[in-house]
Amino acid sequence: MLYAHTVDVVREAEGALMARLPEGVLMRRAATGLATECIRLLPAVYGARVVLMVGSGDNGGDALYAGAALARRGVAVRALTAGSRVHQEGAAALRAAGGRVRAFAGSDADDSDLFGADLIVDGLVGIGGRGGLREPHAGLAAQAANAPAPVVAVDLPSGIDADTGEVAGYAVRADVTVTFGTHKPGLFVDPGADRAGAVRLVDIGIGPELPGASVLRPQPVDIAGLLPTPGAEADKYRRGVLAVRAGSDRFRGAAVLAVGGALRTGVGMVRYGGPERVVDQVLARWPETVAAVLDPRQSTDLEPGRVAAVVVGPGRGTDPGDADELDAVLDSDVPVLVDADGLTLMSGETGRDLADRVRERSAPTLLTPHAGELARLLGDVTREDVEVRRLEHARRAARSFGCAVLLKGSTTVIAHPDGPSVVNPTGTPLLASAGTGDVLSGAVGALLASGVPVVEAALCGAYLHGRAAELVHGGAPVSASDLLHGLPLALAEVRADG
Ligand SMILES: NC(=O)C1=CN([C@@H]2O[C@H](COP(=O)(O)OP(=O)(O)OC[C@H]3O[C@@H](n4cnc5c(N)ncnc54)[C@H](O)[C@@H]3O)[C@@H](O)[C@H]2O)[C@@H](O)CC1
Ligand SMILES: [K+]
Repeated sequence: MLYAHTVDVVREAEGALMARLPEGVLMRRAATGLATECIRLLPAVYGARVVLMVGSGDNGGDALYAGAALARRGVAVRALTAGSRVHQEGAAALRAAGGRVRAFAGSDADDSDLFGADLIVDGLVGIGGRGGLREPHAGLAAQAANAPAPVVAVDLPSGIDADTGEVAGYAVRADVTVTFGTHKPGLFVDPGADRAGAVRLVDIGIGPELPGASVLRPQPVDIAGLLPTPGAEADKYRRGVLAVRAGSDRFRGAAVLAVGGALRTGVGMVRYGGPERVVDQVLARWPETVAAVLDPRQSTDLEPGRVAAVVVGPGRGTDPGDADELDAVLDSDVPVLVDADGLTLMSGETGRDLADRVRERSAPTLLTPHAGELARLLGDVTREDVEVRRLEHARRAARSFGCAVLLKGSTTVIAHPDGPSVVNPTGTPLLASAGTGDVLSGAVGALLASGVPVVEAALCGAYLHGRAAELVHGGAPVSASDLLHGLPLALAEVRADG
């Protein structure tokens, strides 16, 4: 599991450690780690040309000390400073080691040092950065982006918000980010994560000072440890029965995809209930389903003991009868996943009663909105607000509805009123196509029915779903049906890694 901590927490931990150590020790540790990573990226060390982009704070200081270490190894190091101040001791150390320091001349002409560099180090701003990059920082960063050399970001790419991943203006796009002490949440969540490239963590000794993480990012081995493994005693009931209340005469495919997502993730039995034509279609594709024609207002297959979890909403409709069905499902005492039309029913004035129903539940509930649905659920923000500050809005919804929330999109995040948020590392932009959410709801529903706790089920389902998309066509476009072929590949890979 990878851990991330917010800026306030990092500063407190660093302060506690610094109080016990001689001045400058932490920065030297950071700079040594940074220099080591730079050396790994250089084709040859002696005679290589490295350009440092240096802002006025300690982030620039890290870059300057790392530059000094590189210069001592025979690298030609040039520092271009932006802003009114520069870290004096760092600049002196670089000069003493044979490097050069000068102010960035401005964007009017191409800087020949930048264009001739083998490696560019971004030390403009780190955790002290606020908002998009100002001038002359933005101009310098833009020139670096046009230069051919790879870019290494110091602590985080300058211009991304360390806590949220928000990019409010111009931001550096790094090939590698060398971060210190702990990851920053903005390195895990888009749009920031997309700017960070490969992230390397350098230990500077603050670990013992850090409290529990604010954000977690699981690794394959973590997923393997969370997935249920049916024992020798397993039978279909003990493995879990999932009820799927998805699809309608208008959207029959949603039922087929949700049932498929569940079956391909693994569950004892899927009970499908819906209109006759949908039942026929589900049975034609998945004959192993126990399917029954069901009036949405009846909830007879939710009697205690008959199902272990319910998925409700994908393609189901938003008529009053569908609201009654959702109400009845929320009345059950098993884990419930609400998606798509179920979320629409919960939104706005008319959805208040259903939202209260969610709040009153004692069994776990998971809402799986995309950004637009989450904006409607919250009521006072736009889809764009949600997209740029995904963690914050997922957490807000989790607190507001008192349940788990899985926010789909460029980075899938999972929030719960208690405990850290989780960020899913897998997936591809190609997943943004019709029906993929239906597959996800079935996959997560299967895990809920198998007895996996709600946050873990959401996380494992999202992980497998994202990995299925990556594996199935090796980067070619993926349809929702293709994901059903990818899920077994993803499961096999996770089990092999674990
Ligand atoms: N605090 C510590 O103990 C350690 C800090 N370290 C480094 O120090 C960094 C934090 O240093 P600072 O607190 O000095 O802050 P930064 O160096 O991250 O940024 C602060 C400076 O950037 C300017 N600035 C802020 N937003 C800007 C924007 N949008 N455009 C242009 N300029 C902007 C500020 O005016 C200020 O001069 C960390 O990210 C890390 O790289 C490391 O050396 C490890 C130890
Ligand atoms: K930086």
